[in-house]
Amino acid sequence: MRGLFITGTDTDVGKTWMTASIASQLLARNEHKIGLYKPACSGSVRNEEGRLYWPDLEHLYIALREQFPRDRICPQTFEAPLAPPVAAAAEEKQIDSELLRTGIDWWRERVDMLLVEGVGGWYCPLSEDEMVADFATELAFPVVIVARLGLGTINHTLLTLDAVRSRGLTVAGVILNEPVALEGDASVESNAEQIERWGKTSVLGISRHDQHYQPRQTEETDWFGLSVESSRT
Ligand SMILES: Nc1ncnc2c1ncn2[C@@H]1O[C@H](COP(=O)(O)OP(=O)(O)OP(=O)(O)O)[C@@H](O)[C@H]1O
Ligand SMILES: C[C@H](N)[C@@H](CCCCCC(=O)O)NC(=O)O
Ligand SMILES: [Mg+2]
Repeated sequence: MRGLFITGTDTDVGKTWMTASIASQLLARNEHKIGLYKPACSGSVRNEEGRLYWPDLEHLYIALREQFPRDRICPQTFEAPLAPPVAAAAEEKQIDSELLRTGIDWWRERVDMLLVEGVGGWYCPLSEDEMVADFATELAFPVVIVARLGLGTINHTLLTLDAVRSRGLTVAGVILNEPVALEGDASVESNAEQIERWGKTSVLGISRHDQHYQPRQTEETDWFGLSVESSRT
């Protein structure tokens, strides 16, 4: 099974938005079986009937055309909008470290490629004794960094690039996303060039607010080509 790990420069930068978009782009080609995985999800919302749901999980479930059970996409969900071990503690629970990993195993014989969305940013705590960075290092899939378009993103992206590379992982590239509509931010014109220059990486594409992802240099981004079969999984 090949894979990509989708991290972000922060929470709410659009990792789920982009993970769903990448899955849709791949599924539209009809060439490979695609799976999505989020090791833990925190922050539920109550619907009109009073039932809890997790917006990230719904988004990923729909991106996979409702073909896979929600609890395989994310086996561990918690109500509080906090880092997963903190959200779990609020329910007097702990993150199941083994399930973080066996949750990946379920996908192995079922799909050709798995997109794994992190939680929060690269150094977000994921369990009592590991951060997202530790989990991603064990998986050893190339890392896609989702960053906010706009002023401040150069610094946040370069910090994340350094932190990912310090684990010996390959950076597949950066996506600039606009989760909240920007107004009059002149930096958007130069964000990509500056990140490429200083970060020695590719900005694969840009997703403006409420618009489809636009690849930057090529007609399409070859997500399958960027993914690798991890030797460590
Ligand atoms: N390009 C976009 N256009 C419009 N809305 C967007 C865009 N990107 C993200 N959003 C919205 O912004 C919010 C945050 O995005 P998202 O949930 O993807 O962030 P995240 O990085 O996955 O956060 P988390 O750390 O909780 O996983 C969501 O409500 C999402 O629908
Ligand atoms: C509640 C958020 N939406 C997110 C957790 C973000 C934790 C960030 C912790 C931090 O870095 O300070 N949950 C999640 O991705 O499932
Ligand atoms: Mg998300």
